[in-house]
Amino acid sequence: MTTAIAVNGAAGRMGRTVIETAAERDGVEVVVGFHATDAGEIGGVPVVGSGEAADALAEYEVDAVVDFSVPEAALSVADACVEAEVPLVVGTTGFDGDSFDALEAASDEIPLLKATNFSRGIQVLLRTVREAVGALDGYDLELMETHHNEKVDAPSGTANTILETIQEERDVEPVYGREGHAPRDDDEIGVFARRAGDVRGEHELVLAGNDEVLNLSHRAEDRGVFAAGALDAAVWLADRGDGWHEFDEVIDAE
Ligand SMILES: NC(=O)C1=CN([C@@H]2O[C@H](COP(=O)(O)OP(=O)(O)OC[C@H]3O[C@@H](n4cnc5c(N)ncnc54)[C@H](OP(=O)(O)O)[C@@H]3O)[C@@H](O)[C@H]2O)C=CC1
Ligand SMILES: O=C(O)C1=N[C@H](C(=O)O)C[C@H](O)C1
Repeated sequence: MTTAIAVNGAAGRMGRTVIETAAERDGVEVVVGFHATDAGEIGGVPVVGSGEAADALAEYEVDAVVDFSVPEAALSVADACVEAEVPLVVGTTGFDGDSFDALEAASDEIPLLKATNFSRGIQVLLRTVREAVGALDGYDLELMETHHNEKVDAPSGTANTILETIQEERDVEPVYGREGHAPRDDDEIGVFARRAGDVRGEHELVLAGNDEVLNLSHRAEDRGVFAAGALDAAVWLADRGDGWHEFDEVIDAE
C-alpha cells in the first residue's frame, strides 16, 4: 500500500528534501506540495498556494501531511488538515507558547505528531541525556548547538527539547549566551547557538564533574535523515487515531 503525502513548505530546504527522499523509496508518494504562493512544480510534484490546501487535500486524496515551514504556515495547514480530516506531521520549530497551544488544540480533531528532530540518533541522544543527567548528580551542564546561517530560530528546537528533557530530571535554569563577570551558579545551564555555513545540525551536551567530562553529541550530515524520519512518522500516523503523538512512538512500534 502507498501512503499519499502532501508537503507543506515544499519549496524550502526540507520540503525539497522530503520530495527527493520520498521519490527514492517505496510505500510513499508525495502527491502535492503547498507553498506561500503557487510554485508550479518541484521534483515532478504540483505545488499549489497554501490557501488552496484544504481543497487540494481532498482532491489529491492525501493520507498525511508533512510540514517543514514556519509556525504561522504550520498553523494554517493544521486548519486545513482539521477541515479535510487528514493527519499532520509537524517538523517546524520556533513555536511560541500561543502558537504551540493552537497546534496542540488541533490534535483534538486529527492525529498530529510533532518532533523538533526526526533523526533517530537524536532520539537515542535524548534517552541517553535523561540517563546521564539522572546518574551524574551535581555535574555542571552546558548545551551547544550549531546550524547553517539561514536558520531563523535560536536556540534550535532540538536544543529546547534537550533542555526540557534535562529539566524533567533536574531543576536547572538556562543562561543563554553567557557574558559578564561572575562564576556560574550550580543550578545553571549555559545554552549556546552558533550559526555558520551550511551546517546541517550539531548538538552537544557537556556534563562536567571536577575530575571527568562526559560529552554527548550528535551531528546530522544530510537533511535526508530528517526527511526519512518524517516520512516514517507520516506512514505510521496515517493509521492512528486523533490526538498528540511523539516520534518515540513510531520508533517503539518498529
Ligand atoms: N524536525 C526536524 O527534524 C527538522 C526541523 N526543521 C525545521 O523545519 C523548518 C523549515 O526548515 P527549512 O526547510 O530549513 O527552512 P526554509 O526556510 O528553507 O523552508 C521553509 C519554507 O516554508 C515556506 N513558507 C512560508 N510561508 C509559507 C506558507 N504560508 N505556506 C507554505 N509554505 C510557507 C517558506 O517560503 P519562503 O521562503 O518563500 O518564505 C520556505 O520555503 C524550520 O522550522 C526548521 O527548524 C528543519 C530540519 C529538521
Ligand atoms: O533548521 C534546521 O536546519 C534544523 N532544525 C531543527 C531544530 O531546530 O532543532 C532540527 C535540525 O537540527 C535542523
